[in-house]
Amino acid sequence: MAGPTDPHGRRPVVVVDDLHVEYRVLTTGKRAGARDVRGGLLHRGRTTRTVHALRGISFTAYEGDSVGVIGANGSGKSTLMRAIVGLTPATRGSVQAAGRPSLLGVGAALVKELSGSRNIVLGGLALGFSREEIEARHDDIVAFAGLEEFIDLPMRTYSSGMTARLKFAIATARDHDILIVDEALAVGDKGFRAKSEGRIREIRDDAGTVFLVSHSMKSIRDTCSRTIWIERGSLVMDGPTDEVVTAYEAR
Ligand SMILES: Nc1ncnc2c1ncn2[C@@H]1O[C@H](COP(=O)(O)OP(=O)(O)OP(=O)(O)O)[C@@H](O)[C@H]1O
Repeated sequence: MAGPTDPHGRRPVVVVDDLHVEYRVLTTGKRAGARDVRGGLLHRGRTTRTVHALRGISFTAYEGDSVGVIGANGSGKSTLMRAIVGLTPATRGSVQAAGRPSLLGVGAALVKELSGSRNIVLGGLALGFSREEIEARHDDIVAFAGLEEFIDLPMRTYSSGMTARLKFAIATARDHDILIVDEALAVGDKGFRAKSEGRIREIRDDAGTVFLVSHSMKSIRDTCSRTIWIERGSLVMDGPTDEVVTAYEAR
């Protein structure tokens, strides 16, 4: 990680330097088959292709930053977030983070057949809480999710918005140094969206650093002080949210 602070006294928490990510994908189908035959490969109908998802991204995020991440479908936003968390390896370049970035989500730990309450315990354990810590936070999580009447029902009876609210409430019950929220706000209704944006601001004000990936320019404007715009794996713009979103909307 770079020195303790930059010349303005801000502490860098995520440094992304010339980051490249390539995926190797197995393609199938007629066209792939034809290429294979010409190429003389044994696996007829299958060939590999390389998708260059990130092409040399560089930026530094500081303590207390809330960074919006915008760009068209497939531009590389989720890949960048997964690389920051360490789930996707860099093909070239590097990502350094002070602290452990968390990708918002406890989805994998939850079980649909169990009640909301039981899932709070499972999600809490997955986040590293002890049973006592979960017990102490249980009622706040239920209240934040607005699921008081439904918390003893199996999660499979919840609407997608109710499930998303519960996941968000569980995941943000823990303090995060670096929190990455990838489109989680898109599923909730208007009231919940405002509430969750408020919680993101609280985390940021607590000197945490938040990345918010969203196609909602309203969420980005309401939540983020700074925004980076990615297109086809390259950084188009990085600056104050208002400037970047205005340019993005005029593209
Ligand atoms: N696991 C994967 N294997 C192969 N290719 C992938 C994989 N994940 C993403 N890609 C490709 O990498 C590129 C960037 O995808 P990514 O999901 O990062 O975009 P995104 O900006 O998050 O898109 P969206 O706004 O639609 O969520 C796309 O071309 C996509 O097809």
